[in-house]
Amino acid sequence: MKVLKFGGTSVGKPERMHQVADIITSGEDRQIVVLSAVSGTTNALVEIGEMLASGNKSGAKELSATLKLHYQDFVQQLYHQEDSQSKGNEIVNEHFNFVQALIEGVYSEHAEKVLLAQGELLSTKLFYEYLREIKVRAAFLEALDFMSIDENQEPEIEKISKKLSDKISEYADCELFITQGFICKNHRQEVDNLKRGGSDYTASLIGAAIKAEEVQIWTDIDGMHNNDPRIVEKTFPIALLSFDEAAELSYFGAKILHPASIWPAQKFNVPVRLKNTMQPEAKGTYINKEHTDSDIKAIAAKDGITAIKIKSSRMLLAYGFLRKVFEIFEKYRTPIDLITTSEVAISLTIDEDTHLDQITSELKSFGTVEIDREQTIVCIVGSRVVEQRGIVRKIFDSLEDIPVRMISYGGSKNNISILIDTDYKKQTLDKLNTGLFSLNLC
Ligand SMILES: Nc1ncnc2c1ncn2[C@@H]1O[C@H](COP(=O)(O)OP(=O)(O)O)[C@@H](O)[C@H]1O
Ligand SMILES: N[C@@H](CC(=O)OP(=O)(O)O)C(=O)O
Repeated sequence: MKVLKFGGTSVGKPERMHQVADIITSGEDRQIVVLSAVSGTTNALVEIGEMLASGNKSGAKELSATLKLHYQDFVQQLYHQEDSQSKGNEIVNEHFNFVQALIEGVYSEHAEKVLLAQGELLSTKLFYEYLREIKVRAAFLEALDFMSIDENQEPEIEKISKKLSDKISEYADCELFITQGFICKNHRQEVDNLKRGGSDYTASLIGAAIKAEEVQIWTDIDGMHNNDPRIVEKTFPIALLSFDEAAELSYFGAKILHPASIWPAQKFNVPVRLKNTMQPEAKGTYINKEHTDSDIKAIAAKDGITAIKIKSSRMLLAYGFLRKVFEIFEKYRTPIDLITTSEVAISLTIDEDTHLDQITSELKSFGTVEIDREQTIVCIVGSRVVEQRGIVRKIFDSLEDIPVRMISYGGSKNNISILIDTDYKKQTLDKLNTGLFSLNLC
């Protein structure tokens, strides 16, 4: 069994949904197809939610009406037969009546989650109806019946595995299953989600739960590129990555993959393939456990980073100091990304600054605390990249006059990270692209 996930851009237009149908019907394997919401939908639903949270019901109604018009148009172009079009319109009406009821009701955190779930419910139902129109046999699986997270928002793989296997066995003679990405139930049995971009995570969790032969992530680009193609002009796809390399790249900003989407596949040794829906013949990227060549594979960048420097003469020759500092971050459930220390100072970074004020005020009991916001982590990834001779010189030669705030070397064998001010991000990515990949770029 293979798991194929199609992202928002891959189902973002009626003709793209037709392409998705072509792709899934050309394979010979049994498949679970995971769909995201039509591109732009989740953003619009988030906006409607924000309007409701600030009491702007009329704005929310207006945006919901615009979105509904978009879907009515979508339905017109998706189907060729009248009965499918009227079924499609029924689906659209059902979900937008529901959104309307949420707008009229009392807004809450729970209502927000239910609102955000409408995107994936709409896309999968509309697509399933299209399959029915073109006479492709498939079974519709409700993700809310099997995908669950616990009180710590962690997926319950064993439960997911049991429930999903039971569901699939009800359709012994069916080769194709359609389900929603992103959405799940939480420990209170309420509708919840796996955070933005979470459909990749759904696919990987399903892959792990059913021990799939392969998970395929279909998107709008021909695989993981060596650098961020939204920022750098000349980038190229990477044919092979190890799980570790892919995990580092996704965690540090390669948007093509949700940061959590690698670990379930890695844990259950399910290879992941990244493919382009618009160019299915392109090779894409294959991610598996094999250690690939020791070489620099790619660069990724993560914005929204805050750097914290704690300077304290009490650190000098003291032990237990770092523990006390870490306890403060633990208390406020704030993960630390990079860290460097000297005898009298610690610099570290966080990307979750909800509790920054409390953390800062507690850290002040140790010494002076300096905060720098709007920082970016740039991460250079490759199997055993740190073991390459001359790598650090190459990096710093490429960066010339870019002020580097921190460097993390040796924490992981596969990753060298630097911290820069976000204003220097484009320059840094461009310079590293020419400095580290000049041979591949000609
Ligand atoms: N290193 C990278 N390699 C490939 N794509 C990347 C990389 N970094 C960022 N991206 C962006 O990720 C996008 C695909 O991810 P996403 O928009 O989430 O797709 P989908 O809608 O299919 O879920 C690409 O269009 C590309 O702009
Ligand atoms: N629709 C959700 C989940 C998702 O994964 O979307 P995409 O595959 O388009 O990144 C979101 O926008 O966050």
